[in-house]
Amino acid sequence: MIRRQSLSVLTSFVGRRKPFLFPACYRLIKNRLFCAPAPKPLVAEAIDAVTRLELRVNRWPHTLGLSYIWLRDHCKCPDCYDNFTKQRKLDIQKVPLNIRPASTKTTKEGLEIKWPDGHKSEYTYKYLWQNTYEGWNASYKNPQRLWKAATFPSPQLTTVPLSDILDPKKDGLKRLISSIIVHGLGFISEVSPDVESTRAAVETISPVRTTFYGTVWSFEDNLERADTAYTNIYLGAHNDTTYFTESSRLQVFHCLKKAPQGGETLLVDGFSVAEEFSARHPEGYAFLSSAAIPSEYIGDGQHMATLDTVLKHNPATGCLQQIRYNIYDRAPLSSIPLEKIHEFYLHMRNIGKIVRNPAYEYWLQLEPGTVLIIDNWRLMHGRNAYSGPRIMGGCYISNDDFTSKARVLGIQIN
Ligand SMILES: C[N+](C)(C)CCCC[C@H](N)C(=O)O
Ligand SMILES: O=C(O)CCC(=O)C(=O)O
Ligand SMILES: [Fe+2]
Repeated sequence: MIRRQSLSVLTSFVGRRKPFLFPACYRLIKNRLFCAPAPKPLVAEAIDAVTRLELRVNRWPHTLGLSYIWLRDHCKCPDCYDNFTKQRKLDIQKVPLNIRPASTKTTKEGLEIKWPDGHKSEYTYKYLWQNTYEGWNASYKNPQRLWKAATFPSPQLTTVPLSDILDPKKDGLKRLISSIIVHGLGFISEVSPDVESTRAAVETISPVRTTFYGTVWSFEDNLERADTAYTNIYLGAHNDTTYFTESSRLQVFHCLKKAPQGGETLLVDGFSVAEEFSARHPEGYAFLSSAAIPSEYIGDGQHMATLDTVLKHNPATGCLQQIRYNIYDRAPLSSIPLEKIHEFYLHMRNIGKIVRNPAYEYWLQLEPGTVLIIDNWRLMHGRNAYSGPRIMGGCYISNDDFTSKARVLGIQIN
């Protein structure tokens, strides 16, 4: 009873968010072409609007409303913030909820506030714009370019030679990470086809994620693990490690030995699939965004299991953040009540039809020497059946390690 209630509450919550923010994100991508602001002399004005401060800066597209308690909380003086550890020191219990400034001033550098107890705070305009909900959302540009088979990005956009990553004068790593963010994948060329060279190339991004598969793994048709990856059969497009509470963010493949026949790699842009699914089956999109389904891995002394939705969204922006589509690793369906079972199968079949539509399937043969890195939260992968010996190497990287590296390099990531 409780379960059923919570499911319907979630479904209606998602239903209210229609059209699932895809259209909004697209407008933002397009807007990028039109909003290169010409630098003007800075003019700023702050108006005390009783419940908040209205800050107008002529370079901004609109006035920014600032809450007084937010401003007090974000004071960056050494008493309130440790600039070395980048951690907060101010105890918000000591700030009255209805605090208001004694005086405010706009200068060339930024906003200055004097509080009733004599405390002074200063903020740059850029900081205020970038760190408030209204400012951040107004300037957020979704960097992703979704693709289908016909628009798969060219190797010039996605391939970076290892020598460009290792040479500090070239911005190889930045290009590689940008490609993974924009297209969902990137290639590193000039890597020797062995496990240790693969590790060294990938570790230019971050340490690899250790799982029960090991750190850097290689697999072939020998059932060394209880998983069909370790056979030579066809594997349809899927996301990996849906049975982990946090699926691995990046998945690396390096073909160490090519099969004499077959074994081609399949890639599908899961966000393109989700876009079409949302347009054709909005109720299915809402269902798979709210109904959690269980996944598992049993074998090799493990019983990994977790429960989560197929489509996951950024909790603040509502934009699609992750697709978890793996029909092989679904556990017994104990999380869906009887009256929703039919709907579940209907929606899974409908999204599955788009996943299998050849218009979305890009097939390629991986070659020894070129490492493929995919964003496993966005792209699905699969492989063709093969015969003869074949060895595939690779590893996983966690979301935190990948996104941290992107931020350190100054690359915008959600
Ligand atoms: C990549 N490696 C061969 C180590 C493991 C493959 C795991 C495949 C599993 N069914 C999943 O989707 O997670
Ligand atoms: O054999 C392949 O190319 C990929 C198999 C697979 O899906 C995996 O290892 O995750
Ligand atoms: Fe896989």
